[in-house]
Amino acid sequence: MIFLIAQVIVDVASQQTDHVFEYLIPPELDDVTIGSRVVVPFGRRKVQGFVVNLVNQTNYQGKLKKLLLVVDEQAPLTPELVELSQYLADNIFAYRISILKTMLPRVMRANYRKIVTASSGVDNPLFTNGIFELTGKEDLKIIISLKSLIKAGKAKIEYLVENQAKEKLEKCYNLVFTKEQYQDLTKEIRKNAKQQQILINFILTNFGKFPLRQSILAQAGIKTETLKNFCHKGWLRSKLVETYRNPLREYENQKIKPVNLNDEQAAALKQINQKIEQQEAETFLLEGVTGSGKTEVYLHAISQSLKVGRNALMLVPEISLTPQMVKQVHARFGKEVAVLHSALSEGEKYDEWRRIRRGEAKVVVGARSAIFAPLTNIGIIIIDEEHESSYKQEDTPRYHARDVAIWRSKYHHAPLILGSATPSLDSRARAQKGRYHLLTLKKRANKQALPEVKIIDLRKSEFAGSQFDLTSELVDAIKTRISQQQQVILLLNRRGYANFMLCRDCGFVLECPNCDLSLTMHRDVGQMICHYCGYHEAIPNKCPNCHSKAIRFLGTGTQKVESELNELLPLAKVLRMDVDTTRRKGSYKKILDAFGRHEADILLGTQMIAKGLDFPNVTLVGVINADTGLYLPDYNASEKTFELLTQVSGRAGRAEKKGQVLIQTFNPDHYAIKLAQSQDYEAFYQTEMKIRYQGNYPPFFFTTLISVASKNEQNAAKEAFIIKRQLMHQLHQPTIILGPTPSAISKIKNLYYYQILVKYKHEPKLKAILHQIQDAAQEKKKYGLNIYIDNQPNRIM
Ligand SMILES: Nc1ncnc2c1ncn2[C@@H]1O[C@H](COP(=O)(O)OP(=O)(O)OP(=O)(O)O)[C@@H](O)[C@H]1O
Ligand SMILES: [Zn+2]
Ligand SMILES: [Zn+2]
Repeated sequence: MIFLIAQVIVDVASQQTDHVFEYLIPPELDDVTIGSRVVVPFGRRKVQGFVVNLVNQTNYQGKLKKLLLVVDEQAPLTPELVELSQYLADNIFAYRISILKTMLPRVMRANYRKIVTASSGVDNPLFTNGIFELTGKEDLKIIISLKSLIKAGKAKIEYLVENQAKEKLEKCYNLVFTKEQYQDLTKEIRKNAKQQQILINFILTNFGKFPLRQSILAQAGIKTETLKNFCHKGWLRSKLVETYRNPLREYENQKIKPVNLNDEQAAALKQINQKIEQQEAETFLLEGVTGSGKTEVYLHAISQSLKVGRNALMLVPEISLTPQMVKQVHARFGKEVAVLHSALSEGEKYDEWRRIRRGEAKVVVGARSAIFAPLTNIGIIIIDEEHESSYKQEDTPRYHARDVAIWRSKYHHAPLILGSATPSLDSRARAQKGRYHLLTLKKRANKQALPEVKIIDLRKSEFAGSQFDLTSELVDAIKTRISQQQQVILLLNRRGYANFMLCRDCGFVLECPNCDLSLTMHRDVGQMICHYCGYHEAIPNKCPNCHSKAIRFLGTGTQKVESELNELLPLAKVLRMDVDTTRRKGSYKKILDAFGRHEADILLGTQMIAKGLDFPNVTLVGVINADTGLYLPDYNASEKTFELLTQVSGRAGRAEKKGQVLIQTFNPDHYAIKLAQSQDYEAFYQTEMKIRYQGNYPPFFFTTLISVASKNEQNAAKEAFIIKRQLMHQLHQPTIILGPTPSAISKIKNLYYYQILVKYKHEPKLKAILHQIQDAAQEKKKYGLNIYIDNQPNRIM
């Protein structure tokens, strides 16, 4: 079927709209398909866009313009993803263009340039090689002279759309003679030309294997110089071919045998496999205690999917996308695996993504955004650690990977596994209602009991050093473990050295000038840093307010505890893992690998060490302060605390040696801490559900958060009231509208935030109203008002 018109979603930032624009398909671009990336004229400019439909008729009255370019040989988006973008735009209040762009590797986003080109013969010092690049920062004088040149027809404005995606190229060598002819050439090579001898012999023994790539020849010990020399003599011919940057190179040739599943694992797998074979969508909630071997169940399910000729998609949280996990999957499925996560370079991501798009990878493992992998023929989808809040994107488009997974599972008629030792209350409640199929693993795979957890009451304890961070009991336990050559994990959910500077004379607390937050001391870099906006200034030695020298630095962070440990246990080797030590690419892996090789006794870190890690030699886990998250003004503070403590406890005693956990807290009687002590998820679920019921919170109510941000506090508040009135007018009982109130952190990066929370059970009109608000928001941007709509937010504070 030949189509005449392409419907395109265009990439115009200032004019965001879900309006579809139509363009004629010129005959030379008839390879355009749904999902193609195209360049189109838009006003005076050229912009990138995505084709979402092909048609033959239009209602448009004017004259349609033509497509200018189809960017890629193969359309980057599959028809499935185009359809998914429509579903998401309807449900998460984001524009389709921002969703479509999120689905692709960053390098496929267009780079727009605006330039002024001089007409031929015009010689003006403003131009370099006839071009003036407009950055928007030019001063008025320059603008005026450019304008007059343009007016006089001596220059014109051009808009360029550049593709940032670059393939990596590699030299590939072809033979040019017959084997006999190469045989003859051996005589022409001097005896002392060793490298040439090696190459000619290599050619003769590997004759049938050519053409060969440079990297392969290098592995065989052949020097680039020698190859060049042969090309020069006309004995070989080289050409550039496309190659993949391979992030899994180091895992090649590692094999791990699949283990035999225990009874519980086998029973769970059987249910899943049935759905894989019958090609039926069903969501399983795999609730398995820490160390119960959920990963093994996932890997078997992936095998099953491959066995029936279908592909597999597995998501793991960014922070637990550990080398361990990747290694395991790669060892099992080898070259069929593609990984997608933020530790890869942009080029690597692009290449992994292309392998998937071309059908060369059958198993995809990745973090949140990998849920948009252009994998076709999906037979199973897995979300590990499904409770992780990082599966919800915090910026627009605010999608939840779990919801996307459910949609794709239905599209492909494939089962979905949500796995966790501490499922989100939402998911567990859905399983209760029968919407998800609950599967449980109650025992650890190593047949050991869960580690014993002891609570240390910080109000009544003796501390080990001069500081109030480490109790003697915890330090003694660490000493014992280290003396037995075992390893320790310590959790402290705060980075930096001290949380704030307080003046004892005037009570001044040093805060960020842009945000409503105190600055954290980072002693290693000598700075006070804002953890929200990155603002920093030198550590003061007197109060900036009253100049008193009586200032104190209070609270604790990973840096401070690290130096305390070095003082108290001078022989112990400590690795610290937090945002500060893992900023560089690959550092995360380096730290974990070193710890795995037992190059350190203690791994001290923020919540990034709490989940998913599987180190057999770790027998002690210590939590330095269990209370940091407990009193956040949010309905799910208890859930997050229970989850963190249970997960980190689960890192102890995962192999033969029995594990021990010590939790330091000021709130030993809090139910979240007590139930984490018994690691009793089911009891926590029951207790927490009652509290949620009483407070009208999720999962009994759905929530939508609307925030208004502005540099002017009053404007933000005023707009929030206008929105509230609009909602009140159209929504009815039992829907609850709370606010507007200033957000818990009311000022971030110089913007004031006001919010409204809508809690509802069934509110069919809400979606339409929110879409109205969203459309109006576009207009209000001009007045410095930013309106955000977050459907089912992670946080409502
Ligand atoms: N059937 C089995 N027999 C023996 N060992 C097993 C079996 N299944 C898994 N294991 C081992 O048990 C350990 C824990 O497994 P795994 O890491 O999959 O746990 P998990 O359920 O994902 O736990 P967590 O939720 O804490 O991440 C691993 O070292 C794994 O190799
Ligand atoms: Zn002071
Ligand atoms: Zn700040």
